[in-house]
Amino acid sequence: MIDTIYQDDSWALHTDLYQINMMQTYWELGKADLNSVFEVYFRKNPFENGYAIFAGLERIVRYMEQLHFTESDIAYLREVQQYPEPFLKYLKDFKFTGTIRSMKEGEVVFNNEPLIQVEAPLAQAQLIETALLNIVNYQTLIATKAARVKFVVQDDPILEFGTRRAQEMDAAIWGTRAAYIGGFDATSNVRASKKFGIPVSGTHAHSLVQVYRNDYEAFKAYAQTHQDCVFLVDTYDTLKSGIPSAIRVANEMKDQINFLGIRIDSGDMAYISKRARQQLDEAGYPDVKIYASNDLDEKTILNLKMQGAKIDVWGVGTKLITAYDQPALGAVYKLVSIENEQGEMMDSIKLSGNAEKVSTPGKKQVWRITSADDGKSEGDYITLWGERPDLQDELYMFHPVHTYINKTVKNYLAEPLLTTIYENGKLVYDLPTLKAIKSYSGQRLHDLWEEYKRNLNPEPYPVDLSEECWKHKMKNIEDIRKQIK
Ligand SMILES: Nc1ncnc2c1ncn2[C@@H]1O[C@H](COP(=O)(O)OP(=O)(O)OP(=O)(O)O)[C@@H](O)[C@H]1O
Ligand SMILES: O=P(O)(O)OC[C@H]1O[C@H](OP(=O)(O)OP(=O)(O)O)[C@H](O)[C@@H]1O
Ligand SMILES: O=C(O)c1cccnc1
Repeated sequence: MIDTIYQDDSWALHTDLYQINMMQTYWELGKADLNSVFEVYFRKNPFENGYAIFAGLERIVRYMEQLHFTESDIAYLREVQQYPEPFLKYLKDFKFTGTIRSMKEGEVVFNNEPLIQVEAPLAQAQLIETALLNIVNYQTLIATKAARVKFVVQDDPILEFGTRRAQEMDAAIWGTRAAYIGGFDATSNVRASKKFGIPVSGTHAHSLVQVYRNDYEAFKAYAQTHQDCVFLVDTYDTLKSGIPSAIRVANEMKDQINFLGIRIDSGDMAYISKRARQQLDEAGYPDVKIYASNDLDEKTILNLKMQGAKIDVWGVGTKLITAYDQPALGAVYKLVSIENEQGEMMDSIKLSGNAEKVSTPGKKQVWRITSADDGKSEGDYITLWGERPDLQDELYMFHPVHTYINKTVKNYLAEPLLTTIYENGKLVYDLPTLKAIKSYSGQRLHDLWEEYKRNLNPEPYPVDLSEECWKHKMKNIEDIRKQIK
């Protein structure tokens, strides 16, 4: 980590104060080591989309791998927060010994299903909540937004241009990685390329043209110093000066450069791109690509395509990297089971007046049910841990709230989605390469019916509870009601 104040700065304090306060309570009253199970899920798919793309696992592993309190962390907690010395000693020796199961990065996921499950001594599970949510909430949001853009551009290249507008430096770096998982082809961020091996790509800014005060001079200068050229043509007048200057420089430089494209960054991009295409074609440059940028998102891109815009490459910044139209995913981390004093696991529920918001108690697994004939998705099926829908001949699937919506599925495959990442504190999962994650995500989206994938008003994908899981939930609700009476 780049920090100039503390040489030993760590992520252990990247948590909310209340987590450490609760840890102290648990530790002082002998509950710190009770086994607990927490699950991460979100309640509503972002952007009114039909699904989300899960991202953030690699960063969670990096966080977990270095999770310990350093000298300066402990000194801070002693001096500023004045925690008692024996508790500080416990923190100093802190080591994560739990089990973490997670969706694979790039997985297509849905609302109300566990994405991550932490089974760990209570105080440990509590400490990591904030960082896990921080990571998953942002990265999943950006990967999903990227998938929405990918849906409308189809096979056109899309470039991530958002660093300058991102919510600070970390968001730019991990956001562009998430965008790559979700379908972007390259980033303008050089460090992200170095760190993750994402292809890097770029044109030039208006400042270059302003420096030379003239399109032709600026493009000529760039062409004399670069082989691959994409000229930004809209600084003064796109059609009268920008494109003619780009063509003039290309004619003069001939084979000395690869005249790859022009970029338009303002104006009516449907009209201008059509006129630009015409000018380039007439000048003998039918293969030169037209790049467009300027506050683009999936809605504007779809609209531009509908208008017949002649745009080949899309640069997307602000609206992707800031998740402009929905800046928070709202994933939560809820306790689903906790050991009692007798050493038995007691499942736990959170009630709400809104049926959709009542949590589902117990440690669970998520199964993706697909047709054995064509591999297409039937729905996700949440079971209590230990149930084996993969060994059954048929599956009764029903909506967990509107139970009259139901179906019986035969000849299916049931694939468990929560994979073990940490087992008793030890990393047991081989992190895939970023390329593999991206291609996995594409494959998983391919397996989803088109009706769930459209950007506007998608069909709700079934996320069902097994009968056992559903009955268990109802019993928990009843028990709590009796207790309250
Ligand atoms: N034909 C079009 N149909 C729909 N939206 C378009 C079309 N052409 C451009 N846009 C979008 O309209 C918005 C125009 O924004 P804005 O008014 O800031 O741009 P501008 O005035 O052309 O350029 P500048 O960035 O120099 O202010 C941008 O989001 C752009 O992507
Ligand atoms: O519009 P976005 O989707 O956020 O894409 C990134 C924007 O960043 C640049 O503009 P900026 O005005 O910052 O710099 P410039 O002088 O190079 O145009 C670029 O020209 C894009 O318009
Ligand atoms: O390379 C580009 O064209 C670029 C990079 C960052 C932001 N806007 C454009």
